[in-house]
Amino acid sequence: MATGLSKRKAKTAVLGSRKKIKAKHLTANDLAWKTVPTSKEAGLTDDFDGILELEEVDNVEVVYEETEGGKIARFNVIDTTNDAIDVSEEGDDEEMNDGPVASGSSPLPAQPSETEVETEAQEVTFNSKTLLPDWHPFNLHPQLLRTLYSQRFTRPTPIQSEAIPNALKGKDVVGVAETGSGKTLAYGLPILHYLLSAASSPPKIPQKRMKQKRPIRALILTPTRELALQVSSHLSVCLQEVEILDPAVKTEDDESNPPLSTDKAVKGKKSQKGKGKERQQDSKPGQSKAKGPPLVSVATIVGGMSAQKQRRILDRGVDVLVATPGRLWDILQEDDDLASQIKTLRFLVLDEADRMIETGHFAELDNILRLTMRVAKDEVIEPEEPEADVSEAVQDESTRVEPDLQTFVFSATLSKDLQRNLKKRQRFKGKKNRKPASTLDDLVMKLDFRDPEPTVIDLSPEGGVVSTLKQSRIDCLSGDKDAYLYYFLLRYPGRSLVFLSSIDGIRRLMPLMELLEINAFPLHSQLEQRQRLKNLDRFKNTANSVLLATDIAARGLDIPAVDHVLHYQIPRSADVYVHRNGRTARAMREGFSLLMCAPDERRLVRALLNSLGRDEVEIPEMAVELYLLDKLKARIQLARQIDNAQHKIKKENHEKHWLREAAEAMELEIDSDMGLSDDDDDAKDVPTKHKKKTANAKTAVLKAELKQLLAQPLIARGVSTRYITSGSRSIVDDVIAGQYHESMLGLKKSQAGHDVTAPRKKLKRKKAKEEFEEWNGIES
Ligand SMILES: Nc1ncnc2c1ncn2[C@@H]1O[C@H](COP(=O)(O)OP(=O)(O)OP(=O)(O)O)[C@@H](O)[C@H]1O
Repeated sequence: MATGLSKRKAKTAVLGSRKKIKAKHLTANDLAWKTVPTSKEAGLTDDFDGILELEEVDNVEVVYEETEGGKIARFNVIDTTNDAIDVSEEGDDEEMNDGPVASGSSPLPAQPSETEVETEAQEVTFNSKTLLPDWHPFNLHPQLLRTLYSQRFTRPTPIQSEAIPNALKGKDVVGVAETGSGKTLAYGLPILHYLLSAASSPPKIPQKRMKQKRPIRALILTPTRELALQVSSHLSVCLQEVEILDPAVKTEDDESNPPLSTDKAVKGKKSQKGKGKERQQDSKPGQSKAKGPPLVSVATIVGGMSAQKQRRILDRGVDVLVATPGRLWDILQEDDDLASQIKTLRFLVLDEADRMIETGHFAELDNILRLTMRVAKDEVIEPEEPEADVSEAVQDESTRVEPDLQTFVFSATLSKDLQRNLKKRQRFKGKKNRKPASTLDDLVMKLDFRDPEPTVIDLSPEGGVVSTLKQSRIDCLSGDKDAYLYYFLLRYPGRSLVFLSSIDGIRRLMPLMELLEINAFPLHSQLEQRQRLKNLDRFKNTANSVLLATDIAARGLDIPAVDHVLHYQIPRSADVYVHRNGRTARAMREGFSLLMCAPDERRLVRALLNSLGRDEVEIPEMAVELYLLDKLKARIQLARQIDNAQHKIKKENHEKHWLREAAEAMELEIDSDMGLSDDDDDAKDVPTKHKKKTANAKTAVLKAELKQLLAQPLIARGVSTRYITSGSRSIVDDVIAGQYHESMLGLKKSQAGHDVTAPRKKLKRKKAKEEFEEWNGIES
């Protein structure tokens, strides 16, 4: 097959090999056609020989491709501007698309146009000095630079600027930075740089050993499944289109970025110069792009998905494993080989570390961390619990010398305790049998920081609040929260993430939302994993939608363009508040959050804000049109009635069904006084056909009533429905300007952040507390 690039190669030679060229594939209609001015010059007669117009186009090469449907022409536009990218003169065909395969799927945020990514990443080597001057000093692997460029990540975020150089130097890093600030790449890029460099450099091990399964080099632990899948996707995107560049083709970046491939290289002790020759010897031209195992592979191990499949993926060998502690520990207990691999990790990452030490996660995390420890046995504090069931062979090897382990700990809300204790750690370590004071201390002890003092980077903003986030609150009765929520969702369409502390709360709200025709999806731990991901995906892909979620969605999830975060129930701690808020206002976008506060929650809100160094009165109140709110209450009331009626019928049916099954299982004869027959009209306590019919009819009437209410426009007080120019609120100007609110007549379209009252003045200045405070908040 004649590919575009093979032809382009020839053309590149004509233009001169150092000429910078960027090639784009366009359709004929998208080309920059110019009209040819005179027909005479074109050799045409006055009537154009029946041709209406002649057009021409520059710098385009036509490439013919054989397809199943016949030969088709492709147009490659060549950009010869100075800042364009070099076209690689080496391998070129479609196999270059076969970048590393990331095992596991994930709800990924929309990536930039694939065509652009392909065109730019697939065929280029890279001049980062010109194109990414802010990234250039990091000397990252060219593949990573290409990805950063194609994703338009033109400069590192502050946490990336600080963490990456330290990590590349081989330091352990503890990073604290606001939500949505790019922490994943802050630890991910150094790991990928190391692995890509190692994969691109010539093998030092004999061919026979190369065929062996690759051991896990990096383990990334996250507290939730969704976050694990997201991290995995994020890293996989960086690995797409990996190619081993032919060392004969020198480009600026390849020359300035000799691969730092081994532990020694990371420490900067050994240069890789001269390795290009060796590389050339063992790969024929074009062979480097042959399909085969990915250069660097990423896999995800999370609960709720087939453990067998995950085991198979592990058996094939992976470089980066992203996992939740629970499932990983389940597999580890039965897999000594995997346990050995964990013992020889090169990188260990705890993402959202503070969350993982909370109840329900800690035991497994603790067991896994124990496997990663490489200190002498007498330095390890004896665990209080009996040893977990891992094979003795693995447990007893704690003193053997392994390659250096680098540890990265990241979160938006890492307790100051943890940071302080990192410094005290050495003292702890020396004292045998000394019990750690807290779970955090315990975690610190278990982490095998190589540095006596790991690099601690704390960029968390004051009060944990991202500068682009507008916070607000509504004080209302518990019973009115549904109405306020409904009001908000109608008043401010967009993508709203509503947090509840309990699954029951979500189960109660979901049918109400459906009846009120709000596009809502649930997300909580009792849903099947497949359903969780599906709902998350639907929420991501629906511009005007609502996600009703528990705090499993509070951390780390990077959902593009969440407009609003609503705290329907008050978060149980200040860090949860910070993380929930962090689902909006990400990557410097604007965001809005609303605390819905009932009278009995005020104390909690005060404590919560106080622990963030803020005063309750500083959070401005949300303006609400009470007149419209009252109208919405009527809809809510009706929706509740319908839901109750439906629920009652469902419950009775369920009980009846269960009784019948139980009777059948015990081989009891079902007689009429058991009331289990649908034909049994005399039964007192069970719904008969007749009863059912009546109940259904009543529900249908209520539903029709609600439908009618929903169809009626909501009209603000003072608006004349007859004449749009009269009434105390004239809406004519808004209508002309296209600013009228579509479902609330008489209100202007506006953003939630613009409808908050000015914050009241602080009563007295409170000093910001240093630590996040936790208390037992509402759970039900
Ligand atoms: N250098 C960059 N420039 C622009 N955007 C970036 C950059 N690095 C990362 N991003 C994007 O910023 C978003 C947030 O990144 P990420 O999810 O890593 O944030 P985070 O700090 O881990 O947030 P959280 O604390 O909520 O987990 C992602 O969509 C990511 O692709």
